Amino acid sequence: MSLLSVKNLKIYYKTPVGFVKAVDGVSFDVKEGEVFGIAGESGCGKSTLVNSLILRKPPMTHMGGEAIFKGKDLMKLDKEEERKIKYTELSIIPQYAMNALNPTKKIKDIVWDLAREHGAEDRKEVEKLLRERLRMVKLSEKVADMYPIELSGGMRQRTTMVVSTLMNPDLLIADEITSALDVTTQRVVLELLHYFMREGIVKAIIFVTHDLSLLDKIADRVMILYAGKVAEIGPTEEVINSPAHPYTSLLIESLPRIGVHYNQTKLKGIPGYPISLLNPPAGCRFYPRCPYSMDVCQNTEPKMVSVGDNHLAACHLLGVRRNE
Ligand SMILES: Nc1ncnc2c1ncn2[C@@H]1O[C@H](COP(=O)(O)OP(=O)(O)OP(=O)(O)O)[C@@H](O)[C@H]1O
Repeated sequence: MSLLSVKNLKIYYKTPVGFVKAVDGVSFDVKEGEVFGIAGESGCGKSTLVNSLILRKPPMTHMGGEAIFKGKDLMKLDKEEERKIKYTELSIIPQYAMNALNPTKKIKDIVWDLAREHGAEDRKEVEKLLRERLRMVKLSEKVADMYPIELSGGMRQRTTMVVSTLMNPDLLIADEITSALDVTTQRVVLELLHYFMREGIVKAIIFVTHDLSLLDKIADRVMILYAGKVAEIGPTEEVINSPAHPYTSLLIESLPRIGVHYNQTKLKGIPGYPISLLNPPAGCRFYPRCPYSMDVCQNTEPKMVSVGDNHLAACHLLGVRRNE
């Protein structure tokens, strides 16, 4: 069952020189019980996409499309409805959340402010739950009495995760929450997300990262974004083992591998740079960097085509291969 269904969503930034088309006609859904991964290079629109679901503020502008969450269009919620569902039904751990906890308050006070705002009346109950959850994530319950500055980076990240999930949101969105962490702490964070799912604290997770190798470890399905558009979407294993879009292939090939010495074997990167989203090309947005580009790619936008079970990609090559 779909918990979130996004259709043709367009989120632009209004700037003095025009609209930055950061999310431009993106469609996907997130089902109960799954970890849905979103990947792509820096600037492809990952944060804009997830933030637009609940943290929309100017210059971010909704230009079209819908995002139906539990029967309601998130694009049409008023401020009061938005406030109500945040943390209780839909929670985002934003990028740099580790440093987002109010430094002047103890963790238990931060949590109480949040719970009270959402109708909690019994401070003792809220604190009891906080201490229970801190123990669950293998942190000392004394963390409740500490200030954020007293916690190490990894502890702060885990605490943020506890705070974001305290009210058992149906959907948890984690935006690049592992990028500033060492590999051991990264593993702890990934395990914690799985733990939240297993314990029924959250029903589904959207995990955003620029690092495809992390999605291989955690996501059931992945969506690859390129310059504000979906390049490919499908089951993680299939997308990683049999990528259909040239961009996905290059993204996978550019991942560093253990045991490979780059003074002998050159690290494969993606040629060129992402295009400007102020004036994107009319055709395929990957066209200027694609090693397989054809004339048709320049002016005609590729449609999403099925390349497997629940596996779709947007590339003119797929049409050519089919007709061969
Ligand atoms: N406030 C803003 N005003 C104008 N353009 C913006 C604004 N915020 C982001 N953008 C642009 O929107 C596009 C998408 O940015 P976004 O931060 O969503 O990408 P991202 O994939 O999350 O990248 P990163 O991983 O670096 O955060 C980029 O071209 C960015 O420059």
